[in-house]
Amino acid sequence: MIEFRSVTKQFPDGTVAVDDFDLVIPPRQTTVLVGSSGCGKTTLLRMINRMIDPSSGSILIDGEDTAKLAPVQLRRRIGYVMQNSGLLPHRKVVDNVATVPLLNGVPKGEARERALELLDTVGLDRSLATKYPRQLSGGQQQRVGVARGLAADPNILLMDEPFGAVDPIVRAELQRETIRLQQELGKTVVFVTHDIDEAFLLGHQVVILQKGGHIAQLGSPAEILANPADDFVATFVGADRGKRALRIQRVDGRDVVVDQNGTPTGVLQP
Ligand SMILES: Nc1ncnc2c1ncn2[C@@H]1O[C@H](COP(=O)(O)OP(=O)(O)OP(=O)(O)O)[C@@H](O)[C@H]1O
Repeated sequence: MIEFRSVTKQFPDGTVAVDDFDLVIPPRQTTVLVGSSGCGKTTLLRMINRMIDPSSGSILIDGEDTAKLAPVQLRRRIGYVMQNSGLLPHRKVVDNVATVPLLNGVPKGEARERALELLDTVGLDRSLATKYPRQLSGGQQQRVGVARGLAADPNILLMDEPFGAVDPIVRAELQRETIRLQQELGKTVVFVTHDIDEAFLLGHQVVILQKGGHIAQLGSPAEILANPADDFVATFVGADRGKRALRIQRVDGRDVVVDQNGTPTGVLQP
């Protein structure tokens, strides 16, 4: 479990990116932070692994205050996947994936073998292991980024707009893979996006944010869709515009999100 307690982040130039933020992120589920640009999503995510330190308040992981943990150690036990994969361009795929285990002292042969297994896990052919990132498609690079995030077998995986730069078809494929991986591996996933459809698809818990990291609404996709907290949320989820007009329909025992034409846009997480 990850817990934010009265967390505020003010940057040196005076910008208050996050103001008195409280949130409990349950274990072994996906929590999605969603909101428009500049509302504080990335700052919140990066405070979990101390890439950014809060100005005040505390963040606890399984009851332990992260301020008391060494940032480097903490980062090595929390997976991090970012937009544009963040792969090292001059290192082969297998070496990119094996980086963190090697830093953690895993012997080279073992780290490579584990990296190859992770390529299987994220649905990549092992023949790609010896290629360089630029020889891969955008979607393949993102999968390598996910494999790298999983390499140290962390309990927590942070994902910052990981599929923002890939085309819609590949994006849908990567979203499905993320759901599968989360279910199979039972990780606590914290996922940042500005796309509400993506948030509803992936999130067990969805946190709709406004500027300053203010929570406009927190709940399951079904709860938010059924009962938007206010006009802001209603507009954000498209409920009052007829544009998306998402609603939930029960099909074969599963909750399916359908748009105004009755076209399914996704299945809600159980
Ligand atoms: N290092 C920094 N110094 C000063 N201000 C910053 C810094 N990093 C972020 N900010 C500001 O803090 C606010 C929140 O930024 P943050 O990157 O967390 O938002 P975001 O919701 O992730 O946005 P985006 O979707 O555009 O990435 C913004 O106003 C941003 O300009």
